[in-house]
Amino acid sequence: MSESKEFTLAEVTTHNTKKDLYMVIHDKVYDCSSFVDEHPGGEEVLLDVGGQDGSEAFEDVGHSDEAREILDGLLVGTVKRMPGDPAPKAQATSTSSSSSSSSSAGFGVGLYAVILIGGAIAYGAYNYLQSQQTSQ
Ligand code: HEM
Repeated sequence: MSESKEFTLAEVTTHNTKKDLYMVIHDKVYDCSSFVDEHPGGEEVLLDVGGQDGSEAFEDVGHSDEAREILDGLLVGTVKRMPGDPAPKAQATSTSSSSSSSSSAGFGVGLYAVILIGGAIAYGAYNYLQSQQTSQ
């Protein structure tokens, strides 16, 4: 079994039965067929993410280092991303949530700053013009 083999997501999707069960975790492809019966968390959860990206499900459980070692032994290849494929799950959630929240926060603060500074300048200019007029 070599890690150099590349699978498209479409290929991985076809391995979704108990006897032929692939799973994508962090862009690597694992053949879990031999492990389904041994999984301490039960076969159901593995079958649920069979042929799909199980990164989130795997990480949510907080698997031990031992579990990660078992995972290493099941490695069969890496994911070959094709144009139009969804982005890797774990990264997609972290980058999209952080970038969208930070950019919207940045925009909000920037907008307030522009309004406040613009208002202050307008107020100053108005006062200045008023004082010019009264002094003439
Ligand atoms: C091939 C991938 C996986 C491997 C090698 C694996 C391995 C393990 C191992 C060794 C344990 C025992 C506890 C530990 O050492 O952390 C465990 C527990 C567990 N796993 Fe997985 N797991 C995999 C995928 C998943 C997925 C996708 C789920 C989906 C939710 C899942 C859910 C669970 C749950 C709920 C437990 C806790 C069981 C309990 O404590 O009663 N596992 N897994």
